[in-house]
Amino acid sequence: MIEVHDLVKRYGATTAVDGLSFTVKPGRVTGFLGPNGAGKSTTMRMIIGLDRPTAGLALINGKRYREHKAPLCVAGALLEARSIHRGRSARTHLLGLARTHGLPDGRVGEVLEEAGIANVARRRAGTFSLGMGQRLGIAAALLGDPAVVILDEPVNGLDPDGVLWVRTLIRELAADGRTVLVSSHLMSEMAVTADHLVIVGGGRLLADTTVDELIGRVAPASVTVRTPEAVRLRSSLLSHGATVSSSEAGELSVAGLDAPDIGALAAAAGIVLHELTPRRASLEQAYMELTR
Ligand SMILES: Nc1ncnc2c1ncn2[C@@H]1O[C@H](COP(=O)(O)OP(=O)(O)OP(=O)(O)O)[C@@H](O)[C@H]1O
Repeated sequence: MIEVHDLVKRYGATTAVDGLSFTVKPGRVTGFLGPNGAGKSTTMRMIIGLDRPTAGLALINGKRYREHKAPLCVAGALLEARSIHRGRSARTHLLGLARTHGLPDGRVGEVLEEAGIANVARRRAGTFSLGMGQRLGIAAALLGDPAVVILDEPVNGLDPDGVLWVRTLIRELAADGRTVLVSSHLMSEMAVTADHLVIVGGGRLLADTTVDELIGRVAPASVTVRTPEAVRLRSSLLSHGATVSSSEAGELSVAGLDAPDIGALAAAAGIVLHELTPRRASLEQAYMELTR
């Protein structure tokens, strides 16, 4: 579990993180979203002990990252702009990490395999593409088999195979009962991978909620109905408490009743329907609305 309490980070006159509090629970994927400069990377860096908070506290399983005896085995992180020695091979880089953390050398082969870079393990990391570098960063994050995994923009630079791999990996890590915090700019990616969302803007918390709740909150679900008897159906729907609007003849947009209820009402009144389509805002629309 990750707990962030009243976290503040100032860089001179810039307040990157401004009193942020949230909890990331195990067993689910928490998406960390926000516009550029919202403070996501800074928050992740403070959680993993790479930046010192100006005020407040970030705890992993009840302790600061650095207070853990074997931090790499408690939390693994992929953060932007990783410092990998460009002249070292992927294997040497991971071996160095493993040995300084008392992990067996054999673990390196396992994570190289898991990250799909075993075939390039002896190549210098400096020659890696952005996507291969991401895979190496994720391999390093998984090295200590940590219960908490923090990934900053993991699909950045990955090809479609890589995106699918990260998506599956993230879901599996959560299904294993791990705590997973993932930042991304790609709403479509978050919509399919995240269970829970923490959304920040200007260093402050904008929402701490589920994907479904956020979409419902920002843009309530509606149902599009087409019928040759729009006037009759409209009055029947209104008398059952629905909100009805119409943008063209024969088409109604209905809120407050779901599609099965509308279908049953129409059937009871002997009204023919040509279309009955539930509509839901996309996560992207909900996010744009929230961060406007
Ligand atoms: N080392 C630093 N020195 C000065 N300002 C910084 C530093 N790191 C971050 N900032 C500033 O803090 C703010 C938050 O940056 P941060 O990188 O945490 O945002 P982000 O949400 O991760 O953005 P992005 O999605 O673009 O990566 C920005 O205004 C950024 O310019």
